[in-house]
Amino acid sequence: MNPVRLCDLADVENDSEVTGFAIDNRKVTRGNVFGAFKGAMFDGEDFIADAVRRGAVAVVAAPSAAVAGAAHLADPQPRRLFASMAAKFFAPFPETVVAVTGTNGKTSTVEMTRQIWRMLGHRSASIGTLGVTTSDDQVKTGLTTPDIVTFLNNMAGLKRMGIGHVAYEASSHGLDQYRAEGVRLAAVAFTNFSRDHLDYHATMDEYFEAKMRLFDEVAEPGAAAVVWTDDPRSDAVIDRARARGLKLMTVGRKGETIRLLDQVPTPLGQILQLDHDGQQYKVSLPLIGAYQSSNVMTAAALVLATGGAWRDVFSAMGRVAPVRGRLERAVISRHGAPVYVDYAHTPDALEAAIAALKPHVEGRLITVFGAGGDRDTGKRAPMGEVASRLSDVVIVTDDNPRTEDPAAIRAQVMAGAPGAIEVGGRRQAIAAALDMARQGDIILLAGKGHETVQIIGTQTLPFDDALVARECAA
Ligand SMILES: CC(=O)N[C@H]1[C@@H](OP(=O)(O)OP(=O)(O)OC[C@H]2O[C@@H](n3ccc(=O)[nH]c3=O)[C@H](O)[C@@H]2O)O[C@H](CO)[C@@H](O)[C@@H]1O[C@H](C)C(=O)N[C@@H](C)C(=O)N[C@H](CCC(=O)O)C(=O)O
Ligand SMILES: Nc1ncnc2c1ncn2[C@@H]1O[C@H](COP(=O)(O)OP(=O)(O)OP(=O)(O)O)[C@@H](O)[C@H]1O
Ligand SMILES: N[C@H](CCC[C@H](N)C(=O)O)C(=O)O
Ligand SMILES: [Mg+2]
Repeated sequence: MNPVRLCDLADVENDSEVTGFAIDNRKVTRGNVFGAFKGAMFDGEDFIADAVRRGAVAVVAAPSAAVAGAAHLADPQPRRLFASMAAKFFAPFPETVVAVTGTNGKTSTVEMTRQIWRMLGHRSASIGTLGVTTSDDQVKTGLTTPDIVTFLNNMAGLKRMGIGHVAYEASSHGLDQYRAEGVRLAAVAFTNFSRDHLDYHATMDEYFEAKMRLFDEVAEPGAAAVVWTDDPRSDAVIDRARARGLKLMTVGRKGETIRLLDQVPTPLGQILQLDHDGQQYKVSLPLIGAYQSSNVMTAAALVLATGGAWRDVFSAMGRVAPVRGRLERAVISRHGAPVYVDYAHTPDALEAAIAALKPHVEGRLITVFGAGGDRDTGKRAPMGEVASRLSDVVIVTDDNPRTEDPAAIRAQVMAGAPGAIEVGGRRQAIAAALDMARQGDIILLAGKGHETVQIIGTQTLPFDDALVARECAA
C-alpha cells in the first residue's frame, strides 16, 4: 500500500508520511498526527511538546497554540479538522452507516437496527453504550461514543471484517466533541429529548443543539432522517431535517412512514397495530415496555431507509431479541415476584420503565434506584419524584457514586421522593426489595442496566444488578 502523506489529508504542502492519529500524547508514535484539544480536565496543548518529541509529524490545534518541530495545522475548531483528516486516513468504512441520537433509546434502537439488518441477510454491527456488537461478538469500549480515533478505527475494522451495515449511537457529548463523525451516513434518527447531562450542557437548549449537529452538520443532504413524532421537540427536528435537505421519514402516532395505531400489552410482550402505505399490519413484539415499540419502529424505518423491503422488515420486527439491561427479567423471587433490570437513569426513562411494567403489576411495584455521582445533580430530585409518584414502594440506593458522598446523593434523590426508604449499598437495597416482595409484586432495579461495575470513589468494583438479584433470590 502507498504511504499516506500529510498533503493527502489536509490542504498543506507537506509530504511527510503519516502513520496514524492520536489525541493522547502518551499514545503518539513516529509519524502520527497529534490532536491537541482543550478538554474538561486537561488542555491538550500542554502535551504538544511531548507529542512532537515522540515523533508527531503534525499537530492539529487552535491557531493560538504553540507548535515547534512539527507542522501546525491550525483551525478554530481543531476537533472538527482532526476528525475529517482522520476519516481520510482510516477510510474505507462500511457502505451503509446510520446514526441515532436522542436522550433515551439510542442503544436499544441501534441494537434493533443491527438485528433487523441481520435478519435481512446483511452482515451488520452496532456501536454504542454496549460496545461494538456483531452477531458473533461484543467488545466493550467504555463510552457510548468512544474517542474519534477509536471510533474511526473500529469502523475501518468492521469494514475489513466484511461488515457492510453499521448503526451507531451519537451521544450529545460525542457530537459536541466531534468524536462520532467522518463516516458517510445513509440515515440519521431522533428518538426523543428530555432532561439529562445538564452538568455538561449549560441549558436544555444547548443540550438539544448538541444533538442537532447530527442533523445540521454530520448528515449530508440527501441522507434519510427518521424522526419519532411524539416528542415535544419532534417538530423542531423535522424542521431541521427539511432545512438540511434530508429525506424525512416519520414514525410514531403521527408518523407518515410507519404510524402506530394501537398498542396492547400482553404477558410476554405487546401487540402493535401499524399503518404503512395505507395498509394495516399487526406485529407481535416479543418485548415488554411501550418504549420498545418506539425504538423498534425507529429501527425499522432506518432499515427501510437503507433499502430494506417492508415485507421483510415487518416480519423481522416480530423477531427482535431483548437488549441487555433494558427491561431484562433477571430472576423471579422466592415469593414469585419477577425482578426487572433497566438502564433508566433519567426522570423520563424512569417514567417509561415504570409505565412499561405497570400493566403487569397485580400487587405492588417496588422500584430500587439511585443517581450517578459526578453527573447532572438536577435530575436527582425529579427522578425521586417520578419513582414515588408512580411506584408503590421506593427504595433509594447507590448508583456509581464516583467521587461524591453516596449519602449526599441519596439525600438529593430522597428530597424528591416522599415516603421512600433509603438503603445505602446497592446489594443491601436489592436484598431488601427481594425480601419484601410477595406474589403479584414486581421489582424494578433501575439505572445500571447492562453495567457490570459499581464505581465508588476511584475504585471500580464488580457489580451486576441481574447477578446480584439472582444471588439475593437464591
Ligand atoms: C466530559 C467528557 O465527555 N469527556 C470526554 C472527553 O474528554 P476531554 O476532551 O474533555 O478530555 P480531557 O481529559 O480534559 O483532556 C483534554 C485532551 O488532552 C489529552 N490528554 C490528556 C491527558 C494527558 O496526559 N495527555 C493528553 O494528551 C486528552 O486525550 C484530550 O484530548 O473525551 C475523552 C476521549 O475522547 C473521553 O474519554 C472523555 O470522557 C469522560 C471519561 C467521560 O466520562 N465521558 C462521559 C460523560 C461521556 O462522554 N458520556 C457519553 C454518554 C452519554 C450518554 O450516552 O448518555 C458518551 O458518549 O459516552
Ligand atoms: N424510546 C424511549 N422512550 C423513553 N424511554 C426510553 C426509550 N427507550 C429506552 N428508554 C429508557 O431509557 C433507558 C436507556 O435506554 P437505552 O440504553 O436504549 O438509551 P440510550 O439513549 O442509549 O441511553 P444512554 O444515553 O445512557 O446511552 C431504558 O432502560 C429505558 O428505561
Ligand atoms: N451515559 C450515562 C450513563 C449513566 C448510568 C448511570 N448508571 C450512572 O452511572 O450515572 C452517563 O454516563 O451519564
Ligand atoms: Mg446508550
